[in-house]
Amino acid sequence: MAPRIITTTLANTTNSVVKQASLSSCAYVTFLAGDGDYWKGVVGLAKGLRKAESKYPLVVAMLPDVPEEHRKILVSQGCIVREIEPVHPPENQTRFAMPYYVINYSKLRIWEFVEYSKMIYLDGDIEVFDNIDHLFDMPGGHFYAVMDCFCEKTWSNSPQYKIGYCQQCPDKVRWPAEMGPKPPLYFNAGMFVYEPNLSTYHDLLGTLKTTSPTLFAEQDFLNMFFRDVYKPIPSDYNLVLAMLWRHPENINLDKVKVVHYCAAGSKPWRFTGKEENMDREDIKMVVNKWWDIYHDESLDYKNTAAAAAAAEAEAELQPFLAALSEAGAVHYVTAPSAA
Ligand SMILES: O=c1ccn([C@@H]2O[C@H](COP(=O)(O)OP(=O)(O)O)[C@@H](O)[C@H]2O)c(=O)[nH]1
Ligand SMILES: OC[C@H]1O[C@H](O[C@@H]2[C@@H](O)[C@H](O)[C@@H](O)[C@H](O)[C@@H]2O)[C@H](O)[C@@H](O)[C@H]1O
Ligand SMILES: [Mn+2]
Repeated sequence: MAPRIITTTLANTTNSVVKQASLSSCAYVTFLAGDGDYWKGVVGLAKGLRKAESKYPLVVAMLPDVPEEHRKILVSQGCIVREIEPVHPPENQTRFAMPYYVINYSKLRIWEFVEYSKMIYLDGDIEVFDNIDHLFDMPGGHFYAVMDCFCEKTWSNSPQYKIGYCQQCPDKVRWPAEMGPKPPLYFNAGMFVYEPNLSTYHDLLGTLKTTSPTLFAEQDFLNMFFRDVYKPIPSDYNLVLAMLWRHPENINLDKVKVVHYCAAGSKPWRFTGKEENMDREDIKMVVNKWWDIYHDESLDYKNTAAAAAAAEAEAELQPFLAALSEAGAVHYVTAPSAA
C-alpha cells in the first residue's frame, strides 16, 4: 500500500493538537475579511485576551480574500483559523450606513462552529482589557450583548436619529405614539455571547434569503432574529466609543473591560487624531492602551508557556514520526512553521 503522505507544519499540528486537546467547549471568535489592515486589530485582540489571562482560545473566522501572510501572522499569535465562505445578503438597492458592511453578513458563519458549546464574538476592532471569561457562565438559551447608541451620524438615515430618540436616554426624547410601538432594545453586534447551533445556523441563512437588507446590515438582521432572546449586558463589556460624548452619564471608564473602536477615526492601527472627537484625552488614552498591548512582545504567542509546551510536544512527536517514516508507514515531510 502506498505510504500516506503527511506534509504538515509540525508547529501548527502540535499547536492545534495541544490546543484541541486542552480546548474546553468555549472560545472567543472574531471575523477577518479582505487584504487590508484589520489583521492588526485581530493581533491586538489576541494579545489583549492573553494579557487578561483568558483561558479560552481565539478563533478567527476568515474569508478566502485574507492573504496567506496575514493568516500566518495570526497563527503565529496562537489564533485558531477557520476558513469561511462569504455570506451575501439578498440583492437590493439599500445603501448601508457604510458600504463595506455588506461583507459583515459573513459573520453569520460562526453559528456553524458547533465544536464549541458557547462562544463570545468580538469584532477585530475591539480590545479586551480585563478578563471576561465569566460571561461564559451566564445561563444558556439567551443572546447577550450591549445596547447600542443611535446618536452618531452613521444613524442619520434612521427614524430614531431623525427624531433624536436614543435607547440610552429614552426619556430625553420620547418615542412618539404616532410612530407606532417603541423599537425593541437594540444591541451593538461588535460583541455578543451566543451558542453555535446548526439548526439556528440554517434558520439564520434561510431567513436572510427573505429579509431585505437595511442600514446596519447584519447588525439589524441579528437584532431582528434574536429579539425574543436578547438580554442586555452592561456597557463595560463593549464600550461603543461614541458613548463617551453622547451618554457620558451612562459610562464609568474605570469599570470598562472591553473597548470597541467603532467611532469614525478611532481604529488604533489607523489613528491620526484628526477626526471629530479624536482629540479627546480619553480617546487618546484608550488608543495608547491598545498600542501598549500591540507592541508588548511578552504577549506574543511565541513567548508564552503555551508555545513552549507546543514546542516540547513537537520535540516528543518527532522521533515517533521519524520512526513511522522509516517503517514506510508514512512519508513525513516537515514544512517551515507558520510562526
Ligand atoms: O475590511 C474589513 C472590514 C471589517 N472587518 C471585520 O468586520 C468587523 C466589523 O467591521 P467594523 O468593526 O469596521 O464595523 P464597526 O464596528 O466599526 O461598524 C471588523 O471589526 C472586522 O472584524 C474585516 O475583517 N475587514
Ligand atoms: O455591519 C454593521 C456594523 O454595525 C455596528 O457598528 C456601528 C454601530 O456600532 C453604530 O452604533 C455606530 O454608530 C457605528 O459607528 C458603528 O459602525 C457593529 O459595531 C459592527 O460590528 C457591524 O455589525
Ligand atoms: Mn467594530
